[in-house]
Amino acid sequence: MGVLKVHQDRVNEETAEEMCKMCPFHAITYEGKKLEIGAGCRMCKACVKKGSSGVITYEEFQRPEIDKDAWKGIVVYAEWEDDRIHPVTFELIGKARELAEVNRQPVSVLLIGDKLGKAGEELRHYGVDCIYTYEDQRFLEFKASLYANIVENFVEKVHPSVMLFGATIKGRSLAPRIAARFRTGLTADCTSLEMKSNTDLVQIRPAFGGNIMAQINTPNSRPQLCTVRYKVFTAPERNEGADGIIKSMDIPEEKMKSGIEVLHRVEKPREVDLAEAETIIAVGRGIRTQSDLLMVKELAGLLNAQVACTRPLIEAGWFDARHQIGLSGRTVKPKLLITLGISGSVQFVAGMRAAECIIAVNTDKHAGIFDVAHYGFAGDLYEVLPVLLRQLKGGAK
Ligand SMILES: Cc1cc2nc3c(=O)[nH]c(=O)nc-3n(C[C@H](O)[C@H](O)[C@H](O)COP(=O)(O)OP(=O)(O)OC[C@H]3O[C@@H](n4cnc5c(N)ncnc54)[C@H](O)[C@@H]3O)c2cc1C
Repeated sequence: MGVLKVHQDRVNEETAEEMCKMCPFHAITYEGKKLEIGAGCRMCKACVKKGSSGVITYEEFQRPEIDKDAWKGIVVYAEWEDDRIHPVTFELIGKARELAEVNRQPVSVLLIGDKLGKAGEELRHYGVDCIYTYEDQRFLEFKASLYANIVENFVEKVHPSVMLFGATIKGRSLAPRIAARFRTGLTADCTSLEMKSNTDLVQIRPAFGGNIMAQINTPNSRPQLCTVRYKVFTAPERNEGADGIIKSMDIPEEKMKSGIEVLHRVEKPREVDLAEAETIIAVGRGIRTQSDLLMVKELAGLLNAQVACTRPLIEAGWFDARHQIGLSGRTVKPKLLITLGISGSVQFVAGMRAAECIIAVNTDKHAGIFDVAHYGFAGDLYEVLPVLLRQLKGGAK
């Protein structure tokens, strides 16, 4: 990586005009006797290669070689709130253990909060080597800047090679702050992770609307950071034995500064998270009118299911965004998922393919959804649904 540098002392009317004309993206402008490169620049370097010599040069960033041996272990950031460890924490521990085997690295957990005794004890049952705790009454409320100070302190002391965060509201708020403080990379919303023998983490996530799986590396900086969606990895079984060591960390007072003060807290009614639902009925554009959703909701009531949808139904204003499954929505892993009138686009399937049992209803027998479904009805949902409702209600067939 590098930067384009404009040498203004070599710019005159003639070279400026030449440079402006040459840029295929029209990113170079000349105003007030100053040649500038704007946001449209795509770093094609045509100006360096073909322009007047020495007016614009490309300079590589000089990064000192990182000593990878000085950064060890995989650390999972554990979310702890309202007496509950967020379940994504366990999924990340499971994956971290698998990754750690490649280079025999230790797996640890970082826990920040107030009254951590119960959480620390519980985490000892999941095969981690160490649980680092930062415990203080002032951590009761999540304040991003304060928590970032503490994670920063942890990284300075422990030098982890990898840190995994859940792609939750808190994880998404914390991880970029840490990346910025250590000038290291962060890959958001990973769906897969692999470990190389040189401790480089391969961070894999869909890109370009799900059409490719990007493999992202952070070879020149540490720690390597990523966020991972809930329900992507499998949580390990809880061990009977508890072997992780709990290590209470000193909290430097200068790290306790925060520009955020919580004045009061208003509880939001807790909604059932789609990611945690055991049964989901997902609807797509095969549903003709919004009022037809009543039928779907009735079915959901009978099956004790949550109703979800594809993106076009969010765009139509029929649901709020929390109901969307897919690449730009939620990832779900229910025991049963019934899809009604959904074609099975790559973006939708990316969020649901791990469901244990998928039943699809679609009039088009060639629809892509049948490639991932375990059971399929090539038929009209308006014929299938009434029959299903009657049967579930114990009525005539
Ligand atoms: C960057 C990007 C991100 C995206 N993210 C997401 C995402 O997270 N989630 C998402 O869902 N989409 C996402 N999309 C949109 C995605 O590409 C598809 O457009 C969308 O998933 C299609 O939704 P659908 O299956 O409801 O509609 P369609 O593709 O129009 O399919 C409707 C299906 O209903 C069937 N049908 C019609 N009538 C009946 C009937 N009476 N009975 C039974 N079947 C019937 C049809 O045969 C058809 O297969 C994204 C797109 C982009 C570009």
